[in-house]
Amino acid sequence: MGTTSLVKITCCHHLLSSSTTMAMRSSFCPQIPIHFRARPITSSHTRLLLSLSFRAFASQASNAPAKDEFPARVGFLGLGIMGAPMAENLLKAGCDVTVWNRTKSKCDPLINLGAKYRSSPEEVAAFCSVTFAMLADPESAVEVACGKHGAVSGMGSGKGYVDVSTVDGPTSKLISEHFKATGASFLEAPVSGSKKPAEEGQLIFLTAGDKALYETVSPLLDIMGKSRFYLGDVGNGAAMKLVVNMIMGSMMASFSEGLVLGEKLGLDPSVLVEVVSQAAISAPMYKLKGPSMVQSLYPTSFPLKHQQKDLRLALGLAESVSQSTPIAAAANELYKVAKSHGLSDHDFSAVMEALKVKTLTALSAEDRADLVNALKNKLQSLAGQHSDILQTLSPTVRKRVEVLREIQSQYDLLEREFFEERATLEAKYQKLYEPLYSKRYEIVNGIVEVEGITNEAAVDQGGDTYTEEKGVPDFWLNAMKTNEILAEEIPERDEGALKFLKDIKWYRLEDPKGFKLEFYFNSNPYFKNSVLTKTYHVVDDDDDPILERAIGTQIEWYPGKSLTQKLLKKKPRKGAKNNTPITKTEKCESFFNFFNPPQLPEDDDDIDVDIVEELQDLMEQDYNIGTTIRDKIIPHAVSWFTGEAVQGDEYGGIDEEEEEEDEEEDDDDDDEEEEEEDDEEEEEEVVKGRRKPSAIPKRSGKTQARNPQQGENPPECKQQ
Ligand SMILES: NC(=O)C1=CN([C@@H]2O[C@H](COP(=O)(O)OP(=O)(O)OC[C@H]3O[C@@H](n4cnc5c(N)ncnc54)[C@H](OP(=O)(O)O)[C@@H]3O)[C@@H](O)[C@H]2O)C=CC1
Ligand SMILES: O=CC(=O)O
Repeated sequence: MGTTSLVKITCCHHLLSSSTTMAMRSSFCPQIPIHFRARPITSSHTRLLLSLSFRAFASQASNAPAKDEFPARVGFLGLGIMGAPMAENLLKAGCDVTVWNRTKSKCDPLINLGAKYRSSPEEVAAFCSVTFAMLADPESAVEVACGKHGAVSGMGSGKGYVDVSTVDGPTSKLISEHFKATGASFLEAPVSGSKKPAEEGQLIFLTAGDKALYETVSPLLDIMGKSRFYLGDVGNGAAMKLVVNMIMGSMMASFSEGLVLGEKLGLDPSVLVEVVSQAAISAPMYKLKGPSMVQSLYPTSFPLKHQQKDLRLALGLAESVSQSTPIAAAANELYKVAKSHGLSDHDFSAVMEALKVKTLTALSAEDRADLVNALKNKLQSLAGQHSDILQTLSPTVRKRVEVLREIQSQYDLLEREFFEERATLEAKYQKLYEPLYSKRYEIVNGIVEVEGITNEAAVDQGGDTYTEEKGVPDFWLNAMKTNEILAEEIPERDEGALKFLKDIKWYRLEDPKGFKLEFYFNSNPYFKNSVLTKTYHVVDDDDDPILERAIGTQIEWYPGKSLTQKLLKKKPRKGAKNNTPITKTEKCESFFNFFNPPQLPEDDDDIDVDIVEELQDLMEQDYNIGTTIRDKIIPHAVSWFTGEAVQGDEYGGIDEEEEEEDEEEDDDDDDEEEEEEDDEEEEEEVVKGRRKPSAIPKRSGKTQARNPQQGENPPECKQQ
């Protein structure tokens, strides 16, 4: 891994010892240029000092104001704990900063300081030459970069995007590809250092990606940070950050364990913090966080949920190279327990609280028995309505049933543990699949060529020459069409647009629970979005999820290109004064309706019970499509593409009886529609679809009784 770094040293305080500097030099780069700076950036006065000192070391040693060295307009997306002070420092240094944040109110303090505002990442990126993003996690980083009105839509050649969020390498690479496809440059630059270093311009940037962009934004990184490392290819910065934070997460968990144990042993916790701070194991973090931890105070600098996210991503990274990291894995569990106790938004030092609560696995046999009894009592009180059944039983049979219920309670406890372990295992394997999905993506889209393909390979044995095609054309379209559930959803007229589909991914969501599908498209003549997403929120994500809500991306169709609506021209009646044809649009069948899912109205008290039932059916069917894509298409895409998956698939098909029923329904629909057309003398102008559209998306086959791969039941609807 080729690494270079620029280490900037503050000469007033936070001074690096010369031995530290030497160590950094030798481990990262033999020829490190060192930039000195007067002070951390806290005021416009000190800013002037910085500008002067920076200029003094600029290679051209020009007297031009340092501002001239900044990219013309700087965008900043994401103004949370870190983003806000980082953007503020840029502003105070005299940069022309334009901000955006999902929660708009967080932009106000910066606007008051002179920042400009744009209402979407796309607009910020279009307006600025360089755009920074500081977002919570991989999902939000992708959303803001590539989602609806994402930054990528405002990008183009000559522009740069610098993602300073902490994400994993594959996410960073994906975002990078999107930007590079527009001709823009991309740099990943996660930071080490928390809220205070962000406020004081003392962050450490771990950058990787486009070297020229790195040079361009270096003056900006120097405003926000005290040092920067250039680590080569995209992914290296993310890896460095995750390794550092994996160490930090374990250190904090271990420190917490020491404090809790010390207290149980009757040691004065403040003295313990002091001893640790003076000992060889000292780290600034212990001195900084220890005093408030002993008072059980956790003012948030680095949210616990982000630390757990970093551990999770680091464990994935370790898995991808088969490296065992048992300490980090144990620490991760502790952070998960802390999260489950509502500590997500507290500082990560609140992980100590997880050691003070009893977890299921930590329960003694006696406690476990108490818990079983408590559950049994709960079950009995809930089962009040069934007590009449018990009353009908003879005392001996009732006694046996009670024992059976007790056994059931024990089973339920174990089952809960099973769900927890399964979720962990699933996350582990998702990470292991990730590099394989990336390889698949690269081959399908012609980004890399497989070994053994030469120009000669384009000529078959009969001497026929094939036209050179990139990757595997129509891969996802054909994979989906081979699955009978999905084939029903894809009329011919959708195929043109679905040919532009280049990848499908899914993520499990934790809060709220559920999952999210992401459909990545090449730029195409149908719609503007490069990513369409579908999110399902469920109430209980174990084996019996209750679907609460489905949310889809709003598709930005180019004029006249919508596949979900048809344009109808109605001839005026004979003899009518005005003979201009009346045009109207009507909803029609399309796979893209999947992104506009059925919703149950908030207040359905006054709604006809049949309509509610129909909506529930539609929601179930919609969820069934979502889980088919998640559980079948994404993991086994090539088997669906080749058709092999069809033979082994006991769930994808519609049985004959159902098919017959459907055909009958179709016939009925056709008749009705013909009648309607005659009455209204309508002419279908645009749609040349395979099937006639209907106002409500037509259902295909019956909703699956069981979710195919994971043995998961389809969700009940909320109102059931
Ligand atoms: N805090 C720290 O000490 C450090 C944090 N980091 C990393 O930096 C990143 C940001 O951390 P921090 O500032 O603390 O986090 P915060 O939780 O304070 O801020 C997160 C930001 O992401 C935005 N966001 C979240 N979800 C979405 C979404 N779906 N769409 C659009 N915007 C979204 C939030 O917007 P909104 O305001 O609307 O919620 C907010 O601007 C994380 O990756 C973290 O791991 C790195 C070093 C230190
Ligand atoms: O990511 C957190 C930090 O302090 O660095």
